[in-house]
Amino acid sequence: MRGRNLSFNFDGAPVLQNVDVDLRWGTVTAIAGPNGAGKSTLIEILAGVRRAVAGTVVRAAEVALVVQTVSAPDALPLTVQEVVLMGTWGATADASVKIDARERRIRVAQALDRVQLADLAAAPFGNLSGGQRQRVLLAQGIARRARIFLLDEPAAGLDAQSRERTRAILAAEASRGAAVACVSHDEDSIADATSVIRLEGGFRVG
Ligand SMILES: Nc1ncnc2c1ncn2[C@@H]1O[C@H](COP(=O)(O)OP(=O)(O)OP(=O)(O)O)[C@@H](O)[C@H]1O
Repeated sequence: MRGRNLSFNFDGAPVLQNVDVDLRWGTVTAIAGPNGAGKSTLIEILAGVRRAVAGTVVRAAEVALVVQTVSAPDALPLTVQEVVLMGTWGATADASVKIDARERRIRVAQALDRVQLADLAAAPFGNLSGGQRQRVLLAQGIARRARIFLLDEPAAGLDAQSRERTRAILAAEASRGAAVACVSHDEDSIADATSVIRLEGGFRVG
């Protein structure tokens, strides 16, 4: 996918300025930079949940956005597999492809396998750790056959093992041909990525 000349303001203050982005199939791109550099804003614009004040975004495939914090409303108890199943609602980008209940079940099981959560399929989503919730959202995208994965990795809160697991899953999706971009705060993830987008003060500096 591609973004050109992306700019964004909060309350008139520039947050992104003329940022160009290319996410290639089969690669993982780390989005790096100090706090407040505009990383989350860029991910949200690429995902389409925010609209840039200037510039263009071209998405050639279904996008999965994996956000930082996932709240689990107590009043709506859902199991892990139900949350992943939600990923198949409204699928796919190609309306001519009809997905029946059996196909949905297959996709959910396959997605849970790919994120290593098959053993927690029947567990309440609200009982999961932050890292496990992040993987459930990834599984939603996998079940929907998303080809673009955009992650806003939390700066704090996930332990090294959890980050490593997510990194391995993202690398596997990229090796299947997906385009992956991940806001990364730790040097290991950045070093591991195929390419790096560096932001500072809303400008792309690398
Ligand atoms: N809802 C908002 N209203 C006003 N300003 C905002 C809002 N959200 C973010 N900002 C500002 O926009 C700038 C970029 O924020 P953004 O969250 O994109 O940065 P970031 O690089 O992801 O930071 P972090 O590493 O701390 O998550 C910051 O200066 C931030 O204060």
